[in-house]
Amino acid sequence: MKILLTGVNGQVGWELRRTLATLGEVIAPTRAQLDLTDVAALREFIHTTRPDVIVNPAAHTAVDKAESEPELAHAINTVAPAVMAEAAAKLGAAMMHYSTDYVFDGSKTGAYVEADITNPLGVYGKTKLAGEQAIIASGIPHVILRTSWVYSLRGGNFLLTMQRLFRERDTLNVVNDQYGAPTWSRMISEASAQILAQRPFLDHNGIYHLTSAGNISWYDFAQAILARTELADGKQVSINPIPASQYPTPATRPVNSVLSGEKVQQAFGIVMPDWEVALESCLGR
Ligand SMILES: NC(=O)C1=CN([C@@H]2O[C@H](COP(=O)(O)OP(=O)(O)OC[C@H]3O[C@@H](n4cnc5c(N)ncnc54)[C@H](OP(=O)(O)O)[C@@H]3O)[C@@H](O)[C@H]2O)C=CC1
Ligand SMILES: Cc1cn([C@H]2C[C@H](O)[C@@H](COP(=O)(O)OP(=O)(O)O[C@H]3O[C@@H](C)C(=O)[C@@H](O)[C@H]3O)O2)c(=O)[nH]c1=O
Repeated sequence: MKILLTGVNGQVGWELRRTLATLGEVIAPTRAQLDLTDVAALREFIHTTRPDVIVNPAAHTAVDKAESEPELAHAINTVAPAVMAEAAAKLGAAMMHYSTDYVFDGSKTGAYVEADITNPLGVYGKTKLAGEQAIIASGIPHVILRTSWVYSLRGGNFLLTMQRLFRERDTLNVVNDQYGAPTWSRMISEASAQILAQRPFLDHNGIYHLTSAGNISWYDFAQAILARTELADGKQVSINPIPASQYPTPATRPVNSVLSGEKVQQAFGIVMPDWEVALESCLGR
């Protein structure tokens, strides 16, 4: 299998480069080698490399920044996957794509299933949803994995932001009324490889939710990180729970973005670990 992998320097792409290597040849251009906003270059790259599967974790993931640069978010999150799907259709190739819990508005009580109505609150979620829709509309064989609250020991994410703030400050305020499931990028990449290895995985065309099991608030996540972070000279940090209304941000986040993992378990036999078990593994404990 020949795989074209995007976003190789991102949290998920970095892990995918290793896990997908067991499945065949992986071609993984960096942004410097292939800028996804250059539609002509993207088409040409796909046409020349002729992959069997395009795996696309690349995205504009800066949720607040997206509010002030909607055209760029649209180009990366909507147009690029649409162009990939169109080019894949010409080659008879398939696509594995990644999306987000932020396609939902958070008003549901309980975990979201794949068939639930979407209603993104911000530019990031809207452009990601449009990316999903473009892939589905293209008619190519596809698996779209919606995940949430991704962290790892590289890149930009809540875990590393908290660890930096623990070193810089004595007190932090963290939102305690938005719930979701923190998910380690390595778990996403391993599940992705497991899905791709199941031939023909495209018998199960569609959208799947893929997150850690369990759910917590950002405040709970911050406390869990603090409990597992060693600070110099026994430094003490205290975290105050606050409502989101006291932490104004350009983009509104959903209050509930917990995703049910039942469908991905039924289709592919994937059971994701509890968020706390995964956090322990990520931090090497
Ligand atoms: N992060 C999260 O909390 C969540 C992420 N997701 C989804 O999961 C997927 C993976 O996310 P994650 O790994 O965290 O994302 P990252 O932000 O860590 O990585 C995104 C990657 O996309 C690349 N990229 C961005 N713009 C371009 C461009 N114009 N041309 C080429 N490459 C580009 C970046 O390149 P460079 O390294 O050069 O910047 C980076 O490698 C995304 O689809 C995201 O929407 C879903 C839920 C939660
Ligand atoms: C840094 C910080 C954030 N927060 C709040 C703001 C927000 O409500 C919440 C999370 O903030 P962040 O900006 O780190 O995370 P955010 O950018 O919202 O993360 C999202 O990224 C995209 C890509 C996704 O797809 C989502 O699943 C989700 O992971 O924590 C605090 O309350 N205190 C703080 O000190």
